[in-house]
Amino acid sequence: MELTAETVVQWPYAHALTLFLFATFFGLYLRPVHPSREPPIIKPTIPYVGHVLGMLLYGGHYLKQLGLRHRQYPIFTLPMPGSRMYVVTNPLLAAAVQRSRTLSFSPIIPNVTKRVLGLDEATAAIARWNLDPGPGETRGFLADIQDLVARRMKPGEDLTILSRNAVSALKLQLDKEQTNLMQHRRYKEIDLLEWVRHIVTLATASHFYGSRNPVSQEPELERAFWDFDHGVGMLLVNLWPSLTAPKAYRAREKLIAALANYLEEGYWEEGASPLVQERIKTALEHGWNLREVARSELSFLFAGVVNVTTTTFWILLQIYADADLLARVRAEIEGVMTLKWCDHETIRRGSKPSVSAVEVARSSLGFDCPTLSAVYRECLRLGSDNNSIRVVKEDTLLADMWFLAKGSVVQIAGGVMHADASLWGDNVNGFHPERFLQTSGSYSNDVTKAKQNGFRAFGGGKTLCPGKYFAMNQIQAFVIMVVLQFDLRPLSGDRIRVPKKNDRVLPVHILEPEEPVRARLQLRSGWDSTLDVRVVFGGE
Ligand code: HEM
Repeated sequence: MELTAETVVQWPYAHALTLFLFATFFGLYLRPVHPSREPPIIKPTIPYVGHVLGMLLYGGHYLKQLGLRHRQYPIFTLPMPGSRMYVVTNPLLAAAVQRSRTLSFSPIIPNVTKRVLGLDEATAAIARWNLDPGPGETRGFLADIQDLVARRMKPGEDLTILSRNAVSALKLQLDKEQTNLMQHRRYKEIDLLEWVRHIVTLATASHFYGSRNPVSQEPELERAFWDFDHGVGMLLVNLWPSLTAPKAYRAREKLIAALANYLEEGYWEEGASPLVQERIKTALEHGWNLREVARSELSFLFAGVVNVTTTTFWILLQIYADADLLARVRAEIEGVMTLKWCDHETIRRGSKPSVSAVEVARSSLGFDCPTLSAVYRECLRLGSDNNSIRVVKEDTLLADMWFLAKGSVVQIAGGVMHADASLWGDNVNGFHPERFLQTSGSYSNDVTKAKQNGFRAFGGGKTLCPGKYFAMNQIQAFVIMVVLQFDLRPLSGDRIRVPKKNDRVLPVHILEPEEPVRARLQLRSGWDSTLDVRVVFGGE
């Protein structure tokens, strides 16, 4: 993300205004509750509006610092104008929030998507219908679409095919990069985040929507996609968005027009992935029209691109910034890759037998590269300040202890848990992937229950990210293909520096760096660039 003044100011501004809007929208009026059972109240320094102002000025950083300062409380209450917000900072209590039937994210979704995507009222009404159906009850659109995405992306044959296609699309982009470097120049100066963005955006658009996808057809739509991303906060506020967030608004409408045209022309029926085709059919069955479906698909493209981009950026950066780590990751990959010899036909034509390709296979357990898996998880821990939101549908006694008033908002503060030294150790603020490795050097998925629940990069419970396994496959495969074939060198000095993450924004996705990282991309020295590097998906 280009960190323009506009970007930096917009997100926290959006955050605070959104809270105001949540309050008014849901009619959450402060009313007497059980003083003895209510989570401890943290009063703002400036009465009434202090917390809102804090978020206004400091974005996600405010809530995170508040949580870290009050670590003694597993949950606390923030009085807000016209409302109250409960902030959960304890992993086990977060698990209780996720299990509760009276705390739900669903009531928020139609209103958030209406604002961000610009859905018309009729479609929003469809989205609002039967949000949280009980067993045997008629299912609304949202329940159907969530089930569909979760089913298609869970480990199994569908996920294998999806991952294979996604990685082929990424490989195509990387092959172009490599050919370009081989033919024209030996290196090129890049902004690492921009470079990853370009590859992931084009690859994801093409494997989700096929070769006729509009983003690949019209290069300016790629820029529009990121303009939209940068303005999501202000679109969420939805106060005359064409005036208060003109760039994001225009970008969104441009993308919608192009996606609607793609849908109306029927290109999705030939080229889109089965998952996307089924999403579109489900929306149509629920009474959406194609222009509104285009809005829903923009949100799916968004979900598939932004976190993958930023996570891959941090992983590549951390690996290339540390020569020892780079050597270790490469050695691990090379230890599991298999060499593919040129085929008999080539030999018959007189060529000497030689290696023509290398393959790295993903087994049902993963890539068998423990350091890479540990780096992946550590980058997610450090990069994610994600807050999972729930609305209190009924007065609730959480974990038989804490009274939560109907109509309030609960936030599970992932950023606080990710920075909690009692979970991760005194070196919690640094990048130490070995925390995810056992002493034997093998990858340790998790050590304790609290730690497991305290890893919040993918949220949890009913809103757990359905793309979690797919993201892991894609990102690790992408990193494998890059580190085998490319070197990244600093433009000056002896190593690439890792900037801080910018946490003064609304943490809607993995946080971006405070400043751009420029580096020199070149073919890997000592590597045969004519080798075809393939990542193979066997089974999940
Ligand atoms: C490293 C990559 C990713 C990260 C860190 C990530 C993280 C998240 C988080 C934090 C949430 C909200 C969870 C909550 O509030 O409790 C979410 C939701 C979601 N993610 Fe991901 N995600 C990633 C990749 C993907 C990919 C590749 C897809 C594929 C399209 C995807 C699809 C979704 C969808 C559809 C939702 C909404 C789920 C719902 O509300 O039903 N994500 N993701």
